[in-house]
Amino acid sequence: MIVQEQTILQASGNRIRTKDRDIPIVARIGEPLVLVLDNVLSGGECDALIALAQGRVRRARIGPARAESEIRTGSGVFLEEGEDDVIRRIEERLAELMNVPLPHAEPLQILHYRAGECYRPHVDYFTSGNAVNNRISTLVMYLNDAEEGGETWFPSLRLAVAPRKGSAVYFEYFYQDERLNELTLHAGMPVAAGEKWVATQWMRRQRYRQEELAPRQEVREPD
Ligand SMILES: O=C(O)CCC(=O)C(=O)O
Ligand SMILES: [Fe+2]
Repeated sequence: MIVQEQTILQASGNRIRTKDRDIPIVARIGEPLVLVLDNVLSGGECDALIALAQGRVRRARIGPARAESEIRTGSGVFLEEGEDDVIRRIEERLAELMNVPLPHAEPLQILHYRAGECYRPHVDYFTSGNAVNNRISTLVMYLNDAEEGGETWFPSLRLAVAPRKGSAVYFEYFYQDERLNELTLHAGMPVAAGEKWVATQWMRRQRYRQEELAPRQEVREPD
């Protein structure tokens, strides 16, 4: 008998209802669980996130040396946790949607890709042996309609998700079977025309946010 592994997000119907939003499931892969979701953010929320990040995004730097990397050629910024009312409301919705307590959430990351920029194939979890409190799930939200290109591409699953404002792709990699986790390999394809903005929410296995505001370690890029 083939037994499916437990998933973090239990989505049985065609939509997920959070306290403040009705989120249709547009497409699904069962194992590893991958969901394409509509209507995760309103148009106004997408615009607000871009406005918050604009002027703060920095060229991607990856790894301990913080070298400019060819792995990701776009720019990014981590927003402050609960930075304003819009962020706080979005963060609460995402924790409910992803079925993980809010204190396990990393700060929201905003990425900006210009034409020609991309994010090469990678997994979002840390693969170094001593990865404590690793990442367990990801939600990539599209903040604008990229004119051409810029799909999120899962080569092992042969799945491409086109960026559409307000929609998102969810995936998780908390499986016993390491091969299932590895299948979540993904890339941001080069933007062919126009630009692309995304917000990424990563969840951790355990609490990540401090209870009170204390200096925190810088968030690391995946290995
Ligand atoms: O830009 C994309 O489509 C993917 C982004 C991504 O992989 C990430 O933020 O980890
Ligand atoms: Fe990623």
